[in-house]
Amino acid sequence: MIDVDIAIIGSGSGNSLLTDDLADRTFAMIEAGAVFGGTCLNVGCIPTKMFVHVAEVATTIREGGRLGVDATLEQVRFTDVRDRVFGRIDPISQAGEAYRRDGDNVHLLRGRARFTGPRDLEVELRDGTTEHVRAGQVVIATGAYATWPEELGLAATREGITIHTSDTVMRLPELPARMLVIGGGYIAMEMAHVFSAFGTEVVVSARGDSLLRHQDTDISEAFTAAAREQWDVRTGTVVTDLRRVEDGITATLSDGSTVTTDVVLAATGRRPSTRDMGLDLAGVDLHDDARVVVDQHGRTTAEGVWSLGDASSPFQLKHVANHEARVVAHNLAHPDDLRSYTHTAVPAAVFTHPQIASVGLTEEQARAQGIDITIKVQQYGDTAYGWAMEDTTSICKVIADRRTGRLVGGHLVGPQASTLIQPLIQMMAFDQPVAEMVSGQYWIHPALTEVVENALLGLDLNPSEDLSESPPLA
Ligand SMILES: Cc1cc2nc3c(=O)[nH]c(=O)nc-3n(C[C@H](O)[C@H](O)[C@H](O)COP(=O)(O)OP(=O)(O)OC[C@H]3O[C@@H](n4cnc5c(N)ncnc54)[C@H](O)[C@@H]3O)c2cc1C
Ligand SMILES: NC(=O)c1ccc[n+]([C@@H]2O[C@H](COP(=O)([O-])OP(=O)(O)OC[C@H]3O[C@@H](n4cnc5c(N)ncnc54)[C@H](O)[C@@H]3O)[C@@H](O)[C@H]2O)c1
Repeated sequence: MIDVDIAIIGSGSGNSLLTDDLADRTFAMIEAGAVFGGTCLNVGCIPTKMFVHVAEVATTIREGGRLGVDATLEQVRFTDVRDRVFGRIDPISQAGEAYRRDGDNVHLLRGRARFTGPRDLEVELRDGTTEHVRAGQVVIATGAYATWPEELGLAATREGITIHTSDTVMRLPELPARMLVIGGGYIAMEMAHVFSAFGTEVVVSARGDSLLRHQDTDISEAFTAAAREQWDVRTGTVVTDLRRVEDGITATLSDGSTVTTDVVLAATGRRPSTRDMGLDLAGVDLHDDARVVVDQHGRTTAEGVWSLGDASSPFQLKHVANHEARVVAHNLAHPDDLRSYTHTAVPAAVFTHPQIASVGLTEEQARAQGIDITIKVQQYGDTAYGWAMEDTTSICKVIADRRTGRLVGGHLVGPQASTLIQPLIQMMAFDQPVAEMVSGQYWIHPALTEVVENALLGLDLNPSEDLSESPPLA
């Protein structure tokens, strides 16, 4: 039996809970996975964006001719890219694990934890033995795992077909000639972009009528149109059957069409890793979607048990998990001065071609809330740098509350969207009036940020909300 002050289940964002503030506590760090450090580092944000960057380079070469730069892409050396990416990531994961293993105040346990009672844990270690942990406080930071439709799993099992997920697809032994991507969300789109840019023939089967359909409709429609130019996109379909054939795998889709492919990638959502954890024995309640119920301070329904990140958050995003980890780290150290999770103005980006970024409400959500909105859709191509890029499809859409003069949503589809959106996030986070943001500072000419400036200038705001205290630049 190991007796500690704090047990942390999950070494992703949970690994950052060991702050200087808590240097006098003893910890158990429990990690079930084959690798240490969680999703973002090993199979999520970091490797995907290392692949995305290569995809951007390849795409730039392919598209240069449009601007008068003729270049030919010979090949993307997939195995070299893969080995470079994981040759950098794997040592970081291993060093992180070694650091914890050597830590004075930490017991590192490599195995799967489950509750046997309030703050009592049983850990089935990877070497087949079992360890027990009793902790003053427990943090559930177990993240989420990739899921696929049950029917798909049954069909694949029957035929002995491997269904890849984002956990495995980046380590394929070679670049596949053909890939079927199932899903129309974040992971499906980023992977379709990467593999297609690398030279794989990509077919996308998406259930909805458009791709990334949780985005604002204008954004989703613009992206879907751009995606159709790059891949064979079959919207309104689900895969009903998978069969092994002589030259690969044939998938039958619900519209009756078929796709013969080499690799099947399912990207149909990630479910919080909260199953089989004995949470009922600890008194930890779950939402219907398997997320741990937490209050604004990260406390679960069980005394002394906390949760953060994908296990409990409504946002499966690393910047949110990081924020929640900082809040819980503070709260563990300062029980009389609790901080709260802030889930306002949570932005997200999809690293595709074109890129997408969004913050706040979509137009549909703003209308449903009865807000008196003003909207401006600014074409990149109508600003100087967008013109230089000969851009004809990219947009920045801003939505503001006419009455308060505040932004309620911002959405971009186009180059550098994930960077350009930051002033919009800032404005919402600090509750700055649009008028102050747009007129109270310089915007560099002719930078691409003029897309955002011009979008904001195009809003039809109530004049009484104009700046009074800090006058705009003349
Ligand atoms: C392909 C992909 C790309 C992504 N790209 C982005 C991006 O660009 N930007 C972004 O913001 N977000 C991105 N995300 C999401 C982001 O990775 C997650 O939101 C974030 O990593 C969640 O962190 P976490 O600490 O909650 O969970 P994790 O990092 O998943 O950590 C949980 C850990 O708990 C362990 N565990 C689970 N159950 C147990 C148990 N019972 N006992 C012991 N250990 C257990 C797991 O093995 C895991 O290591 C991406 C995700 C994926 C899959
Ligand atoms: N750039 C980023 O920030 C980034 C990148 C990757 C992942 N993520 C995070 O990881 C999460 C998980 O990613 P994801 O792409 O797996 O999930 P997602 O929720 O973004 O997309 C899931 C897709 O699968 C489809 N789907 C669900 N069930 C289905 C079924 N039974 N049959 C057919 N299609 C089905 C949905 O319609 C949707 O298109 C994201 O929501 C996001 O929060 C973020």
